[in-house]
Amino acid sequence: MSIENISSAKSFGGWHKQYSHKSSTLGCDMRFAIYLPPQAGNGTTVPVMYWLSGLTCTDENFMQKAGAHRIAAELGIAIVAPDTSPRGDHVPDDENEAYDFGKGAGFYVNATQEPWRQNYRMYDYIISELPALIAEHFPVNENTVISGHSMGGHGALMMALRNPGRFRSVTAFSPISNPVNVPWGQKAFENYLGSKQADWAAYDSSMLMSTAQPTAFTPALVDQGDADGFLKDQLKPETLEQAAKNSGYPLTLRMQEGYDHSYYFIASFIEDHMRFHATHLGLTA
Ligand SMILES: N[C@@H](CCC(=O)N[C@@H](CS)C(=O)NCC(=O)O)C(=O)O
Repeated sequence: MSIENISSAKSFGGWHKQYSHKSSTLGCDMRFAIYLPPQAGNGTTVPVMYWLSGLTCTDENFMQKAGAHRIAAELGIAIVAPDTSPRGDHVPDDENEAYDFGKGAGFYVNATQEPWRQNYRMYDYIISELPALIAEHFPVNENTVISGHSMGGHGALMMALRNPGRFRSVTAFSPISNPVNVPWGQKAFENYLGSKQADWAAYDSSMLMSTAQPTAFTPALVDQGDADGFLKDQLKPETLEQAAKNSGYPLTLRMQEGYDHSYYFIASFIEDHMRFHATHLGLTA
C-alpha cells in the first residue's frame, strides 16, 4: 500500500509528517498525521498511540493544539492522528452540511445504511487498514495504545472494549460515553446503522463496559471538565462510571474543575494521559 508524503516538520528532535493514501476501506483518498519521536529509526521501533479526534476535526487539530510532541519525544511514543471521516466530493455528506454528521463526523462505526455504507467505515479503517499501513511504512512495534476526544473519546473507549488485548491502555477526554442515549449519538447511529436500536449497542462504550469480563479489561483513564457545555446533554460520564462499577472495570474517571470542551483542556492533561500509557507500555513514565 503506497503513501504520499505531503508535509514534514522537525519537532522536539522528532518529526511531524502528513501523508495521503488511497483507502480501500473508505473508498476515497485519506490523510493522516504521524509524530515520530527521536528514538524511532536506525533499527529501533517505538510504540504507537492512536489519537481519535472529535467532531469537525481533521488530522491537524490534535497535532497543532495539544502540545503532545514534547512528551512523546521524551517517552519515545509515536502518535498517529487519522482524519474523522471519509473525504472527497463523491462522499455523501449531511444534507445541511451539519457539523455533527457526515464529513468530519464518522463516529468510528461501520455504516450499514445507504448512502453511507460504501464510505463510512471508520471502525475498520482504524482497526485494520491504518495500522497495517503504519506498520508497513514506519519504525513502530506492535505495542499500541489509544486515546481520543469527544466523538474520538467514544471511538477510543469503544475500540478498546471491542478488541480486548489489542491496546495496552486507553484514555479519553470528554468522551461521548453513552451515544445511544444522547442527540449526537442518536443522529449518527440512526443514519449510519439504521433505526433498530439493538444494532447500536455494539458501539456504545457504557453498554460494552457494563458487561465486560475481567479477562477483557484494558486500563482506562478519562478526564472530563465540569465547565464543558456539552457535559449534561451529550457526554454522560456518570453512565460510564456506573458501567465500570457494574463490571468492576479498571476505569479512573476524573472531573476537572473549571475546564471546558476545548483543546486548552486537552493540552492541560495530555501529559498525564501519555504517562499513563507509558506505564502500561512498560516505559519509564
Ligand atoms: N460547536 C462546535 C462543535 C464542535 C466541537 O466542539 N468540536 C470539538 C470536538 S467535539 C473540537 O475538537 N473542535 C475542533 C478544535 O477545537 O480544534 C463547532 O461547531 O465547531
